[in-house]
Amino acid sequence: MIVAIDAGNSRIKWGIWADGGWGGMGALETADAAGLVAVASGWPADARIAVCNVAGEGVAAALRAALGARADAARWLRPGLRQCGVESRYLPPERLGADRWAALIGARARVSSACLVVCAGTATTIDVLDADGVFQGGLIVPGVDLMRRSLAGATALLPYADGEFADLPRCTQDAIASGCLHAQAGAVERLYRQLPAGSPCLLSGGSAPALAAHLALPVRRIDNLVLEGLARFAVTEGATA
Ligand SMILES: Nc1ncnc2c1ncn2[C@@H]1O[C@H](COP(=O)(O)OP(=O)(O)OP(=O)(O)O)[C@@H](O)[C@H]1O
Ligand SMILES: CC(C)(CO)[C@@H](O)C(=O)NCCC(=O)O
Ligand SMILES: [K+]
Repeated sequence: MIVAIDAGNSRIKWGIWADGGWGGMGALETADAAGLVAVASGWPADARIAVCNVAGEGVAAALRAALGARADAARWLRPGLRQCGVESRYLPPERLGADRWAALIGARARVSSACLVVCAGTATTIDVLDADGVFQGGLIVPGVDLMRRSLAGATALLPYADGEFADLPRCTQDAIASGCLHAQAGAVERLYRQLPAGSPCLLSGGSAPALAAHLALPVRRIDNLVLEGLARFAVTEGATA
Protein backbone atom coordinates (compact mmCIF):
# COMPACT_ATOMS: atom_id res chain seq x y z
CA MET A 1 0.00 0.00 0.00
CA ILE A 2 1.20 3.51 -0.86
CA VAL A 3 0.21 6.96 0.33
CA ALA A 4 1.15 9.50 -2.35
CA ILE A 5 1.21 13.18 -1.36
CA ASP A 6 1.47 16.10 -3.82
CA ALA A 7 2.02 19.41 -2.03
CA GLY A 8 1.31 22.23 -4.50
CA ASN A 9 1.14 25.99 -3.96
CA SER A 10 -2.67 26.06 -3.72
CA ARG A 11 -3.63 22.61 -2.54
CA ILE A 12 -2.12 19.49 -1.01
CA LYS A 13 -3.52 16.34 -2.62
CA TRP A 14 -3.11 12.76 -1.44
CA GLY A 15 -4.19 9.34 -2.56
CA ILE A 16 -4.04 5.83 -1.11
CA TRP A 17 -2.87 3.35 -3.74
CA ALA A 18 -3.71 -0.31 -3.13
CA ASP A 19 -4.17 -3.33 -5.40
CA GLY A 20 -3.41 -1.35 -8.56
CA GLY A 21 -5.94 1.44 -7.96
CA TRP A 22 -6.81 4.43 -5.77
CA GLY A 23 -8.55 3.41 -2.56
CA GLY A 24 -9.16 6.97 -1.44
CA MET A 25 -8.16 10.51 -2.28
CA GLY A 26 -8.35 13.88 -0.61
CA ALA A 27 -7.12 17.45 -0.69
CA LEU A 28 -6.78 20.47 1.55
CA GLU A 29 -5.72 24.06 0.97
CA THR A 30 -1.96 24.52 1.29
CA ALA A 31 -2.68 27.44 3.65
CA ASP A 32 -4.25 24.88 5.99
CA ALA A 33 -1.25 22.50 5.93
CA ALA A 34 -1.40 22.20 9.73
CA GLY A 35 -4.60 20.20 9.18
CA LEU A 36 -2.49 17.38 7.75
CA VAL A 37 -1.93 16.04 11.26
CA ALA A 38 -5.56 14.94 11.50
CA VAL A 39 -5.56 13.62 7.93
CA ALA A 40 -2.36 11.61 8.35
CA SER A 41 -3.70 9.83 11.41
CA GLY A 42 -6.17 8.14 9.06
CA TRP A 43 -3.52 6.81 6.67
CA PRO A 44 -2.71 3.09 6.92
CA ALA A 45 0.21 2.59 9.30
CA ASP A 46 1.99 0.08 7.06
CA ALA A 47 1.80 2.15 3.86
CA ARG A 48 4.90 3.30 2.02
CA ILE A 49 4.80 7.11 1.76
CA ALA A 50 5.88 9.04 -1.36
CA VAL A 51 5.92 12.83 -1.38
CA CYS A 52 6.57 15.68 -3.76
CA ASN A 53 6.56 19.24 -2.49
CA VAL A 54 6.89 22.49 -4.43
CA ALA A 55 5.30 24.64 -1.73
CA GLY A 56 8.42 25.45 0.28
CA GLU A 57 10.12 24.59 3.52
CA GLY A 58 7.20 25.56 5.79
CA VAL A 59 4.96 23.02 4.06
CA ALA A 60 7.75 20.41 4.17
CA ALA A 61 7.94 20.96 7.93
CA ALA A 62 4.15 20.63 8.26
CA LEU A 63 4.32 17.38 6.29
CA ARG A 64 7.10 15.99 8.47
CA ALA A 65 5.16 16.96 11.60
CA ALA A 66 2.03 15.25 10.28
CA LEU A 67 3.95 12.08 9.42
CA GLY A 68 5.57 11.98 12.86
CA ALA A 69 7.52 8.76 13.38
CA ARG A 70 6.93 7.81 9.72
CA ALA A 71 8.64 10.92 8.34
CA ASP A 72 12.10 9.32 8.19
CA ALA A 73 10.89 6.42 6.09
CA ALA A 74 8.93 8.61 3.65
CA ARG A 75 10.41 8.89 0.14
CA TRP A 76 10.68 12.45 -1.17
CA LEU A 77 10.86 12.63 -4.94
CA ARG A 78 13.97 14.57 -5.98
CA PRO A 79 14.23 15.33 -9.70
CA GLY A 80 17.45 14.07 -11.22
CA LEU A 81 18.87 12.89 -14.52
CA ARG A 82 17.01 9.61 -14.78
CA GLN A 83 14.19 7.86 -12.93
CA CYS A 84 11.43 5.33 -13.63
CA GLY A 85 12.09 5.30 -17.39
CA VAL A 86 12.29 9.09 -17.76
CA GLU A 87 15.46 10.99 -18.62
CA SER A 88 15.80 14.74 -18.05
CA ARG A 89 17.45 17.39 -20.22
CA TYR A 90 16.58 20.12 -17.70
CA LEU A 91 19.40 22.37 -16.48
CA PRO A 92 20.16 21.72 -13.77
CA PRO A 93 17.93 18.64 -13.51
CA GLU A 94 17.36 19.04 -9.77
CA ARG A 95 15.85 22.50 -10.29
CA LEU A 96 12.81 21.00 -12.04
CA GLY A 97 9.69 21.03 -9.87
CA ALA A 98 9.20 17.66 -8.19
CA ASP A 99 5.54 17.73 -9.27
CA ARG A 100 6.59 18.10 -12.93
CA TRP A 101 9.00 15.18 -12.55
CA ALA A 102 6.26 13.08 -10.95
CA ALA A 103 3.83 13.97 -13.76
CA LEU A 104 6.42 12.97 -16.38
CA ILE A 105 6.97 9.64 -14.60
CA GLY A 106 3.21 9.12 -14.45
CA ALA A 107 2.88 9.99 -18.14
CA ARG A 108 5.64 7.59 -19.19
CA ALA A 109 3.93 4.80 -17.25
CA ARG A 110 0.78 5.35 -19.32
CA VAL A 111 2.12 6.27 -22.76
CA SER A 112 5.11 4.91 -24.66
CA SER A 113 4.88 7.40 -27.54
CA ALA A 114 5.87 11.05 -27.46
CA CYS A 115 3.36 13.12 -25.48
CA LEU A 116 2.65 16.57 -24.09
CA VAL A 117 2.21 16.65 -20.31
CA VAL A 118 0.09 19.56 -19.10
CA CYS A 119 -0.56 20.26 -15.41
CA ALA A 120 -2.98 23.13 -14.91
CA GLY A 121 -2.58 24.21 -11.29
CA THR A 122 -1.46 27.43 -9.61
CA ALA A 123 0.96 27.53 -12.50
CA THR A 124 0.35 25.71 -15.75
CA THR A 125 3.27 23.56 -16.83
CA ILE A 126 3.53 22.23 -20.38
CA ASP A 127 6.24 19.60 -20.79
CA VAL A 128 7.46 17.60 -23.78
CA LEU A 129 8.28 13.92 -23.37
CA ASP A 130 9.68 12.19 -26.47
CA ALA A 131 9.13 8.60 -27.59
CA ASP A 132 12.31 7.48 -25.79
CA GLY A 133 11.09 8.86 -22.46
CA VAL A 134 13.37 11.90 -22.64
CA PHE A 135 11.99 15.09 -21.11
CA GLN A 136 13.05 17.62 -23.75
CA GLY A 137 11.86 20.77 -21.96
CA GLY A 138 8.73 22.71 -21.20
CA LEU A 139 6.96 25.92 -20.22
CA ILE A 140 5.83 27.48 -16.97
CA VAL A 141 2.87 29.85 -17.36
CA PRO A 142 0.75 31.49 -14.64
CA GLY A 143 -2.27 29.24 -14.06
CA VAL A 144 -5.76 30.12 -15.27
CA ASP A 145 -6.84 31.49 -11.91
CA LEU A 146 -3.54 33.26 -11.22
CA MET A 147 -3.76 35.07 -14.58
CA ARG A 148 -7.20 36.36 -13.70
CA ARG A 149 -6.10 37.41 -10.21
CA SER A 150 -3.03 39.21 -11.50
CA LEU A 151 -5.14 41.32 -13.87
CA ALA A 152 -7.50 42.29 -11.07
CA GLY A 153 -4.60 43.04 -8.72
CA ALA A 154 -2.55 45.19 -11.11
CA THR A 155 -5.27 47.32 -12.72
CA ALA A 156 -7.89 49.83 -11.59
CA LEU A 157 -10.69 48.77 -13.89
CA LEU A 158 -10.46 45.00 -14.14
CA PRO A 159 -12.52 43.00 -11.64
CA TYR A 160 -11.91 39.50 -10.35
CA ALA A 161 -15.21 38.11 -11.55
CA ASP A 162 -16.50 35.14 -13.46
CA GLY A 163 -17.07 35.57 -17.16
CA GLU A 164 -18.12 33.33 -20.01
CA PHE A 165 -15.74 32.02 -22.61
CA ALA A 166 -16.33 33.51 -26.07
CA ASP A 167 -14.39 33.63 -29.31
CA LEU A 168 -15.07 37.37 -29.54
CA PRO A 169 -15.92 38.60 -26.04
CA ARG A 170 -18.01 41.77 -25.83
CA CYS A 171 -17.83 42.60 -22.12
CA THR A 172 -15.03 42.98 -19.58
CA GLN A 173 -15.74 39.81 -17.60
CA ASP A 174 -15.92 37.68 -20.73
CA ALA A 175 -12.82 39.36 -22.18
CA ILE A 176 -10.81 38.41 -19.07
CA ALA A 177 -12.11 34.86 -18.70
CA SER A 178 -11.67 34.20 -22.43
CA GLY A 179 -8.30 35.94 -22.63
CA CYS A 180 -6.81 33.82 -19.86
CA LEU A 181 -8.15 30.57 -21.34
CA HIS A 182 -7.04 31.52 -24.88
CA ALA A 183 -3.56 32.33 -23.53
CA GLN A 184 -3.25 28.94 -21.82
CA ALA A 185 -4.73 26.99 -24.70
CA GLY A 186 -2.51 28.88 -27.14
CA ALA A 187 0.65 28.02 -25.21
CA VAL A 188 -0.38 24.36 -25.09
CA GLU A 189 -1.22 24.23 -28.79
CA ARG A 190 2.01 26.01 -29.76
CA LEU A 191 4.21 23.63 -27.81
CA TYR A 192 2.23 20.71 -29.15
CA ARG A 193 3.47 21.60 -32.66
CA GLN A 194 6.89 20.29 -31.64
CA LEU A 195 5.50 16.77 -31.22
CA PRO A 196 4.78 14.19 -33.93
CA ALA A 197 1.26 14.62 -35.31
CA GLY A 198 -1.38 12.72 -33.35
CA SER A 199 0.63 12.53 -30.10
CA PRO A 200 -1.55 12.53 -27.00
CA CYS A 201 -1.79 15.55 -24.71
CA LEU A 202 -2.14 14.36 -21.09
CA LEU A 203 -3.98 16.97 -19.04
CA SER A 204 -4.18 17.08 -15.25
CA GLY A 205 -4.50 19.58 -12.37
CA GLY A 206 -7.20 21.57 -10.62
CA SER A 207 -7.87 23.82 -13.62
CA ALA A 208 -7.87 20.97 -16.17
CA PRO A 209 -11.68 20.99 -16.54
CA ALA A 210 -11.66 24.70 -17.45
CA LEU A 211 -8.90 24.23 -20.03
CA ALA A 212 -9.90 20.91 -21.59
CA ALA A 213 -12.87 22.25 -23.53
CA HIS A 214 -10.71 24.79 -25.34
CA LEU A 215 -7.92 22.57 -26.61
CA ALA A 216 -8.10 21.48 -30.24
CA LEU A 217 -5.87 18.48 -29.52
CA PRO A 218 -6.19 14.76 -28.71
CA VAL A 219 -6.54 15.39 -24.97
CA ARG A 220 -6.50 12.63 -22.37
CA ARG A 221 -7.77 13.90 -19.02
CA ILE A 222 -6.08 12.22 -16.05
CA ASP A 223 -7.37 13.17 -12.64
CA ASN A 224 -4.14 13.01 -10.70
CA LEU A 225 -1.13 12.44 -12.90
CA VAL A 226 1.28 13.67 -10.21
CA LEU A 227 -0.08 11.17 -7.68
CA GLU A 228 0.16 8.42 -10.30
CA GLY A 229 3.81 9.26 -10.87
CA LEU A 230 4.46 9.23 -7.14
CA ALA A 231 2.84 5.81 -6.79
CA ARG A 232 5.02 4.56 -9.62
CA PHE A 233 8.09 6.03 -7.92
CA ALA A 234 7.20 4.34 -4.63
CA VAL A 235 6.66 0.96 -6.31
CA THR A 236 9.99 1.20 -8.15
CA GLU A 237 11.85 2.30 -5.03
CA GLY A 238 10.35 -0.65 -3.21
CA ALA A 239 11.50 -3.06 -5.90
CA THR A 240 15.08 -1.83 -5.81
CA ALA A 241 15.39 -1.19 -2.07
N1 LIG B 1 -12.95 22.24 -7.60
C1 LIG B 1 -12.32 23.11 -8.40
N2 LIG B 1 -12.92 23.64 -9.46
C2 LIG B 1 -12.27 24.51 -10.26
N3 LIG B 1 -11.04 24.88 -10.09
C3 LIG B 1 -10.41 24.38 -9.05
C4 LIG B 1 -11.00 23.46 -8.17
N4 LIG B 1 -10.10 23.12 -7.26
C5 LIG B 1 -9.00 23.80 -7.58
N5 LIG B 1 -9.20 24.57 -8.64
C6 LIG B 1 -8.23 25.45 -9.30
O1 LIG B 1 -7.09 24.68 -9.49
C7 LIG B 1 -5.95 25.40 -9.09
C8 LIG B 1 -5.15 24.53 -8.15
O2 LIG B 1 -4.91 23.33 -8.83
P1 LIG B 1 -3.89 22.27 -8.26
O3 LIG B 1 -4.33 21.78 -6.93
O4 LIG B 1 -3.65 21.29 -9.34
O5 LIG B 1 -2.63 23.24 -8.10
P2 LIG B 1 -1.39 23.11 -7.17
O6 LIG B 1 -0.83 21.74 -7.31
O7 LIG B 1 -1.70 23.59 -5.81
O8 LIG B 1 -0.46 24.17 -7.86
P3 LIG B 1 1.07 24.08 -8.30
O9 LIG B 1 1.43 22.64 -8.44
O10 LIG B 1 1.06 24.82 -9.62
O11 LIG B 1 1.80 24.77 -7.23
C9 LIG B 1 -6.40 26.67 -8.41
O12 LIG B 1 -5.93 27.76 -9.17
C10 LIG B 1 -7.92 26.63 -8.42
O13 LIG B 1 -8.44 27.79 -9.00
C1 LIG C 1 6.15 25.41 -11.70
C2 LIG C 1 5.58 24.85 -10.41
C3 LIG C 1 5.17 26.02 -9.50
C4 LIG C 1 4.31 24.06 -10.78
O1 LIG C 1 3.75 23.50 -9.65
C5 LIG C 1 6.58 23.90 -9.72
O2 LIG C 1 6.83 22.80 -10.53
C6 LIG C 1 7.89 24.58 -9.36
O3 LIG C 1 7.96 25.32 -8.42
N1 LIG C 1 8.97 24.28 -10.14
C7 LIG C 1 10.32 24.72 -9.88
C8 LIG C 1 10.94 25.38 -11.05
C9 LIG C 1 11.00 24.57 -12.32
O4 LIG C 1 10.28 23.58 -12.51
O5 LIG C 1 11.85 24.93 -13.16
K1 LIG D 1 0.67 20.56 -9.29
